[in-house]
Amino acid sequence: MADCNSCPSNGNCNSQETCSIKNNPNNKINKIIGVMSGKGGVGKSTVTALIANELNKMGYKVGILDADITGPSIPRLMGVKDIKAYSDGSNIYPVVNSNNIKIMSINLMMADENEPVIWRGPMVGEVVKQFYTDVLWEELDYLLIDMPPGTGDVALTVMQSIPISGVVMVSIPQDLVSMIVSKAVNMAKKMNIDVLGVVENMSYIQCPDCSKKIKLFDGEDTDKFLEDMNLSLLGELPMSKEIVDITHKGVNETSEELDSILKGIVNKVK
Ligand SMILES: Nc1ncnc2c1ncn2[C@@H]1O[C@H](COP(=O)(O)OP(=O)(O)OP(=O)(O)O)[C@@H](O)[C@H]1O
Repeated sequence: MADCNSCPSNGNCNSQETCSIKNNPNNKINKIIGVMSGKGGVGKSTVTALIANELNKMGYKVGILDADITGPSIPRLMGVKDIKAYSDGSNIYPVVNSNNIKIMSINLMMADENEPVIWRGPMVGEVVKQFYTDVLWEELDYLLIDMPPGTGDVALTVMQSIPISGVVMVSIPQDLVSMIVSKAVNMAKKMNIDVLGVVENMSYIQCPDCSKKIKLFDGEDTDKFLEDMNLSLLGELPMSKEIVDITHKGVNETSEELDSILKGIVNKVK
């Protein structure tokens, strides 16, 4: 039976009759945003971490659910090391990072983060569902979901069992990637999930001497891709050493330039 009162989509969906989403009555989550890409390695997790950090800087209460079970990178990106999530048998307590962002990831439950998760799709899907229903997120303005890569089984389970109000698509300016990202866009649309827009990652590099922006990929025109898919551009992120360093040090202070791009993105999705 659907519990509409504790659902972030309450009042915004038309599926009360058929809904099978189980909400945790101890959690009060205002909005759930998925970050998707379709194609692996384009910077989905990095963008999730950057958006979460920016929302947090704006004063919102933020959580990140790492649904990328086989390639979990959120704890590192959020600067979490040597702290584990724990369960008291009824609730799972997320890890809270130094900026007060709540994080749940399979790596926070593994004794050794280098151990692979060798599970079949349905089991991975169950764990992601548990990260939504059993984790004590309490009160959040935004829960960001680092979606599983691709448009397969687990992505489908997430979309069917968590009341996501919209997804941010991450892409890079390359024909092959935009073709695959189009599949993810179409999947979200078929699932009646709003596509909030596209973040073009690795859009350019900037010359440190003359500040000229250099496009690395000779891909199809981004404007054409956006027009064909009827999507809006949320922002363009550079390929930069600052973003590379986040992978090692975790996201925290961002340069004025990166901060202004992120503010632009966040103001369009929040
Ligand atoms: N704008 C950027 N500039 C430089 N490096 C970047 C940028 N965005 C991402 N990267 C690097 O690219 C790699 C992949 O990024 P990330 O893990 O965020 O991608 P992903 O799409 O989540 O991957 P996966 O398919 O594993 O889920 C990382 O090493 C990250 O540091």
